[in-house]
Amino acid sequence: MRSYEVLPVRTLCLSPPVPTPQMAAPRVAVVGAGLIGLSTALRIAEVNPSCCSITLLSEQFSPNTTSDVAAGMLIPHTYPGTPIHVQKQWFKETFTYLFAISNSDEASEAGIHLVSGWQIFKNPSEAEVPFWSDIVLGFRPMSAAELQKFPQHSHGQAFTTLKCDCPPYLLWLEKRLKANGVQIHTRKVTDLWELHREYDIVVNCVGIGARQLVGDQQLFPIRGQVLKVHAPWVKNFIRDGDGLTYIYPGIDSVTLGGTREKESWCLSPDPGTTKDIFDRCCSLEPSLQRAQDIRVKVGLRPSRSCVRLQREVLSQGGAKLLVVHNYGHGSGGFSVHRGTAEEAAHLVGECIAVLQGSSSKAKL
Ligand SMILES: Cc1cc2nc3c(=O)[nH]c(=O)nc-3n(C[C@H](O)[C@H](O)[C@H](O)COP(=O)(O)OP(=O)(O)OC[C@H]3O[C@@H](n4cnc5c(N)ncnc54)[C@H](O)[C@@H]3O)c2cc1C
Ligand SMILES: O=C([O-])CC(=O)C(=O)O
Repeated sequence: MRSYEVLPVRTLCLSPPVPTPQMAAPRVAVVGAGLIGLSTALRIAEVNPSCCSITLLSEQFSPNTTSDVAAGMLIPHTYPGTPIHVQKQWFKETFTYLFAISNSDEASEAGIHLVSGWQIFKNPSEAEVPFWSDIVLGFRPMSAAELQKFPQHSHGQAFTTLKCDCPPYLLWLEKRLKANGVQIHTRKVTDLWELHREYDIVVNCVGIGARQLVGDQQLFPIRGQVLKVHAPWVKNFIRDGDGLTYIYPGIDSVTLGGTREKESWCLSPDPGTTKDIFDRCCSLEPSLQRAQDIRVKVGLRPSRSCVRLQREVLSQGGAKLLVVHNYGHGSGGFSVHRGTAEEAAHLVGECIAVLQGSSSKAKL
């Protein structure tokens, strides 16, 4: 019989663990090659250089993940089960990291760019100043002249944020992993325990796959359908504050959204929904009537009241497997991924320290 021991999440910063001479470098498997698995594996490799070997295992890779479907905008969603100061820290770390990439010669390959625009509201009570207003650039109430563009809306917020063009960013992360010596293999994991002979630490980043892989009933899909269109004249983002309708210009295409269907597992595009999204977006930006090359994408947001960022020990017949979970980013994975990768990498550092402790005890 397997037992599970959940350890409290700690945000304590550890310096990189140094392997003792007696101990072989711990073998770390990161499962999942969406945004969260790739960014977590990269952060582990950066924080723990040469003190562990890292392998990324995944059933699917870009362009076949939920992360490929996303709009990739850095506008946080709120996780009700996580303190706001923690969410703010995750967003700040992510914004700072991507802002530096956007200012480097890697920006176009990584698909990261600044974009300015408006979040608009019909009801003034919805237009509260959000917790992330001092992290994005130049946040301010919209002027009356700007609001003339949106006759159905009475209030709005103007700001500049970052956008990831998702497939290029995922490929860029994959390239960085290979450059850092991370092994990458295609593999579906049916039970984390199956990895216990090959790996010492497993990092679970399987997104909505965690419902099946670890039986997490708190995790549920929120289906999202979006259109990717060619409309290079659209330069500003527009987001209806209700979160349903948005227009997000990227480097090669504009993402038009969207839908939020709780507990729907359907990955097929719905033609009626495509028309509805297109009409809603055209009512905010009439020039989209001339958009071309419309492609429809569907993804399942891995939703939970809070991201599961936690250590766990699996044990069976005296053998143990250390696990770090990092999944459940819902609608906001792009906005917080670097911050949660940072925290997961610290948890992996703690696991390495535990292994070193038990290895030196075994010597005594
Ligand atoms: C329409 C839409 C728009 C979005 N827009 C934004 C946005 O603008 N901004 C934002 O911040 N967020 C946005 N999101 C949310 C964001 O996409 C998610 O939070 C994020 O992509 C989750 O990443 P993930 O790596 O956890 O999951 P995924 O991308 O689903 O990756 C999971 C990985 O795990 C692998 N896997 C699963 N099960 C197993 C298994 N048993 N064994 C091996 N491998 C397995 C999969 O093959 C995959 O590689 C949007 C989402 C959708 C659907
Ligand atoms: O809400 C947005 O602006 C985009 C997004 O994150 C999603 O559709 O999940």
